[in-house]
Amino acid sequence: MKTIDTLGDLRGKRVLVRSDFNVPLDGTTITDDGRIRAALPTLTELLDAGAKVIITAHLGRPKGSPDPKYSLAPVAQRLGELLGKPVTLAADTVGEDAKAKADALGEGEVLLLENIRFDPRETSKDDAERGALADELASLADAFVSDGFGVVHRKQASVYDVAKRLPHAAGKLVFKEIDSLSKATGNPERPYAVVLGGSKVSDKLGVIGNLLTKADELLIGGGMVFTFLAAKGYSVGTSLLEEDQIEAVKGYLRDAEANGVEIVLPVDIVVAPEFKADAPATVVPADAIPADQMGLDIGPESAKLFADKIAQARTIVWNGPMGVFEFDAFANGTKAVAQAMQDAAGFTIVGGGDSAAAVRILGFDESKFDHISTGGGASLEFLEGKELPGVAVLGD
Ligand SMILES: Nc1ncnc2c1ncn2[C@@H]1O[C@H](COP(=O)(O)OP(=O)(O)O)[C@@H](O)[C@H]1O
Ligand SMILES: O=C(OP(=O)(O)O)[C@H](O)COP(=O)(O)O
Repeated sequence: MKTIDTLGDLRGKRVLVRSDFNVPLDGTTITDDGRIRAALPTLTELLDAGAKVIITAHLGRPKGSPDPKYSLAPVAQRLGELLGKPVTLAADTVGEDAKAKADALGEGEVLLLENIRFDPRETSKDDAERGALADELASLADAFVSDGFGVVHRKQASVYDVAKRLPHAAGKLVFKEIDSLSKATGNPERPYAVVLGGSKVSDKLGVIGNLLTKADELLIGGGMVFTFLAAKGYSVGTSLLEEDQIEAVKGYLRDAEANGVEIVLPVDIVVAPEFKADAPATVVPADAIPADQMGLDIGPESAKLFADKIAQARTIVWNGPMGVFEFDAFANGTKAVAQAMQDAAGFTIVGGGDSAAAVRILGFDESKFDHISTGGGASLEFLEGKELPGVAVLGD
C-alpha cells in the first residue's frame, strides 16, 4: 500500500477520502464519536497539504434510497467541531449538489457527501453497477485516499471500485490498524481466545469456520448465541435466530470438538418479553428460555465463566457486545467482558464500531487495551487471514 505522500504535491488538488463514519446514534445525537476522531490524522494531513478534501462515507444500512434517519448531518456537524473548521454537507451523494459543492471547494476546505448507501449501486453485487457509481465518484476528484478501515472488508463502489479509477493511497488509520492487528495474527501467544457477540449474526457466523483453525477457545455471546443454542436443540423463544445457519453451526460444534477447540457458550441468559430499555429482565438457564421471551444479555454465571477464560488467555480478541448494552438492564455481560479484558495480562484487541463504543460509553480505560480497532467485521476477517478487497485493491 502506498502512503499519502506518494500522491505528490496535493495543494489545490481534489482528494476523495473514504472514511468510516458509521457512528452509534440516539436519534440525531452521536453517542460515541470514536470513528470520527480516528479519521482526523489523515484529514489533517491532507488539509495541511492544501488539498480540497471530499469525504464519502456511509451510516447504517439504508435500503439504497435517501432516508433522513441515516443522514450524515450529525457527522458533518461533529467533524466540523473536531477539525475546527466548517464541514459542508452535500444534499446528495454524486448528484448535482455534490458536483456543485465539489467545484466550489477551496484549498484546505472540506466537503462531506451524503450517505453513499443512499445510492443502491454502492452495495450492488454487479460490477458494472458499482463501476458506474465509482466513475461518478472518481469524476469529483484527482486522487483517492482509503481510510475507512471498518469497511475495507466490503467490495463496494466507494471502497473498492473507485480505487481502480484514481491514483490512490492508504490513509493513516488503515496503516495503523493493519500494523496493530498484524501483531496478533503472526504468531499469537496461547491460549488464544476469541470472544464473539453483537447483532451482525450472519456476517460473523461466516468467520467461525476459519477461526476454528486458529484460536484455542471461542466464547460466544450477544445475538449470535441463540443460533448455537438452537443447534444444541434448545428453544430460544423470540431471540435473534438465523434459522438457515443452524445446520452450519452444528458443523462448527463438531469441527471444534475434532480440532480440540473449546466453544464456550453461556450457561444463563437475561431474558425480557420485549426489546425495550425498561422491559422486566429475568435470568434463566440457557436451556430454558421461555417461548414468549427474548435473550438480551448473557447471565451473571456466564459473565463469570467468560471473565475467567479471558483471565487465563494470553491473546484475546473481542468483537461484538454480549448483550444490548445500550439498555442498562442488559449491559452487565458486556461490562464483565470489558472489565476482564481491561484486567487481562494477555494481549487484548477489541474490534467493532459498537464494541469500541461500548468500552468508552461504559467508562472503561481505553489505554488498558492493547488495540481498539475501529472495524469489527474488518478486523475479524483480517485476523482470519482473509484478503480484504479494500486493502488488496490499494496494492494494485
Ligand atoms: N442478544 C441480543 N439481541 C439483540 N441485539 C443484540 C444482542 N446482543 C447484542 N446486541 C446488539 O449488537 C449490536 C452490536 O452488534 P455489531 O454491530 O455486530 O457489533 P460491532 O459494531 O462491535 O461489530 C449492539 O447494538 C447490541 O445492542
Ligand atoms: O460498523 C461497521 O462494521 P462493524 O459493526 O463490523 O464494526 C462498518 O461501518 C461496516 O458496516 P457494514 O457491516 O454495514 O458494512
